[in-house]
Amino acid sequence: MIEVEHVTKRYGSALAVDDVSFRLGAGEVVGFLGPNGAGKSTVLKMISTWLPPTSGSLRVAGFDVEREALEARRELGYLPEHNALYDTMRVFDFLRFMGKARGLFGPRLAERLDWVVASCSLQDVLRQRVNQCSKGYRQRIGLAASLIHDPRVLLLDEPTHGLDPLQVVAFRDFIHELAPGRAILFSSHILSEVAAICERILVINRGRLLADAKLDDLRAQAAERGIDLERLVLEIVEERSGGREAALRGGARPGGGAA
Ligand SMILES: Nc1ncnc2c1ncn2[C@@H]1O[C@H](COP(=O)(O)OP(=O)(O)OP(=O)(O)O)[C@@H](O)[C@H]1O
Repeated sequence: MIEVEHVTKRYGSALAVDDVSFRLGAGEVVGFLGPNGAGKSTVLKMISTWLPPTSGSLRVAGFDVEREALEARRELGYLPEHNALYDTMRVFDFLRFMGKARGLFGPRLAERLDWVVASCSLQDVLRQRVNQCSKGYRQRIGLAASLIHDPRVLLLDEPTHGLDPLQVVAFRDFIHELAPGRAILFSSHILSEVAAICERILVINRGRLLADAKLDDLRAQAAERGIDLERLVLEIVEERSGGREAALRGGARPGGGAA
């Protein structure tokens, strides 16, 4: 459902993403883990067709994101890190607008609106203006908008940002409900959050994919060595980033120089 092949992205002379490849199939929920500036949002923006890669190729549900962007977008739901909502619209009007923008109308639009409102627990704020809603609600409104057309591929950039602990638990349950038949990739810089939701993680640092592993395998490795999961992942990042200093420095390498 998501195919990323040898993708590189430069912003001017800065190398933000460096030869990254991975695939996600239907039914997979995968955590995209990395520190600030690691390149997570840049990869998600490229998959979502927002940003062209400098080199490499990306496909969504079989469609090339550059040559078949419209077809790819139909299959995609994307919750950006700073989700831009129409602040002065009422929540229900905003969701209806997003549904229409996705080509929905009549009974199908009504059915999808009912579903996202119930699934994202938005009943209490439907008549409020978006800018009157709390951060947690705004995040849920963004999620509802990204799901309105029932996409098979879901990209969520730091989706739990702004949610309180109860909402985080509800979000986890919701992602599990959504998973069958979909590929879901969500970014975070918190391992425990990713570990609670996913079976597989991709670890990125300084634009490079350092690990693509099943969490059960990582847990088994950690247990074998008598260390916890956080320590193991930190060691992988340090070892593959060229030492602790380089790992902690994070971010892209200016000019794309060697790590
Ligand atoms: N529009 C841009 N122009 C120039 N550099 C950029 C731009 N967007 C991102 N970068 C740089 O590319 C690198 C990767 O950024 P990106 O936002 O993809 O990281 P991230 O892992 O999503 O970080 P965060 O968790 O802080 O959002 C960083 O060094 C960042 O400063």
